[in-house]
Amino acid sequence: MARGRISRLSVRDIRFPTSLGGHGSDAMHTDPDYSAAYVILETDAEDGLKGYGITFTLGRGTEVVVCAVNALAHHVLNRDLGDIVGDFRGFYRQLTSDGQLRWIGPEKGVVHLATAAILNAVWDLWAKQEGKDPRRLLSCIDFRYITDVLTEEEAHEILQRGQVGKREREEQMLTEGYPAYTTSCAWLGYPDATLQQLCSEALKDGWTRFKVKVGADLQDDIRRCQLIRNMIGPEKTLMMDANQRWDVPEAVEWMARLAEFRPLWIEEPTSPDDILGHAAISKALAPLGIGVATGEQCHNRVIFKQLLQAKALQFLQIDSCRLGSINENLAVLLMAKKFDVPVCPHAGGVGLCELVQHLIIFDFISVSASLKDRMCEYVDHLHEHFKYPVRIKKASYMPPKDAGYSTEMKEESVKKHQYPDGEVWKKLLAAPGD
Ligand SMILES: C[C@H](O)[C@@H](O)CC(=O)C(=O)O
Ligand SMILES: [Mg+2]
Repeated sequence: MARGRISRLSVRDIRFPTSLGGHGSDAMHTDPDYSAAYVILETDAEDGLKGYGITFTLGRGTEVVVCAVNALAHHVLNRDLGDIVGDFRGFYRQLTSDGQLRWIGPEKGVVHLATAAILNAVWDLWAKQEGKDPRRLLSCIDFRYITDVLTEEEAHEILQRGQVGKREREEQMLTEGYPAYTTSCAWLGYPDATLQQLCSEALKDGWTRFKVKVGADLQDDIRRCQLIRNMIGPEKTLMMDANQRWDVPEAVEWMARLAEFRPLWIEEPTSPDDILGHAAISKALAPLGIGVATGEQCHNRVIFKQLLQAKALQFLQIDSCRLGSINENLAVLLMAKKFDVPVCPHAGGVGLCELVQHLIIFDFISVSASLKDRMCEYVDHLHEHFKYPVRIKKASYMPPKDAGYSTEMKEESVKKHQYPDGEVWKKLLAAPGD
């Protein structure tokens, strides 16, 4: 039974200066400072539990998301947690359909990121109080705009079928974990020597799947892909990520040149809004054995629906902070199952690995029941700032055992990285040249 009235919502602007080391860089985001709008919910319940939620940003603009969270706060404050989760679908719709705020969305952009941060905090709080209960999950999904491909009844049938063999899959996760791939060796801003060093360390640590950033300069890409393929050998899996850099014909031509390095997928080859463009690229690259992956900048379940309908992607990348939290991600997992498209979540950012591990392990246990062509992204940055960091063993995510959504940061880290008056930023902003 969920307890307490939401008595306080606070939101902080937390930034980590990752751009100083080129961490997280790609062909479009050359200097990201991994950041988050960090929401904390408190209740008047005696248990003293708090809910922590984040949404991921790249530095500048986090203050805009913080504003949007504050603009949504009146929907949450003074609400009873029991009432919220008792009609979670209604609450989701209340947030996403605010009669004034939806004009600056709807269900996309800053206002949707803010929704994700708030709802992630609600899920964290609820899970800490009650543990996870898949039976109630369907009632959290807003099926509006997707019933033409997935009705509530069909979703129910999928979850029912997911009950078969569930215990064995739980056991499998507890012993083996969920397979992961690493992006941390080959950010675009890393010099070749760094790429080589990180790649050889990753190989020693047992990684078998690697992603490399591409898209800014073809000759550069050929050199870096050659380098990484030579290091990992012919058998290991390589993925490429262009972060929306190309036009459609350019994507096809560029990938034809990189095909010799046998990438499993090209990720975000073009604008994330270009559904038919993704379909055209998928069709053109299929004979080369290259799939298209996308999702980290997909606004909402409607875009995912159309990508699936148009056969525009072969690997679907959910994101724990861009969609409207677990509520909307559940809808997407269920649609992916219906279309038989493997889900390989996006996790390149601060805290994304912590959150998305819950979703993908749930997907395996209760929805997809398969590991075929599936893996979850891992980046080796900033986990030390979280109270319940991910655990990776033999290149796999080991299931989190603490209650909640693993969203809570260490208070010390929050204080130091709060923008602009945390210790780290005070020093950086005072440095000459700033
Ligand atoms: C700016 C981010 O680091 C982005 O490059 C992450 C990404 O595309 C991924 O992890 O995939
Ligand atoms: Mg990506």
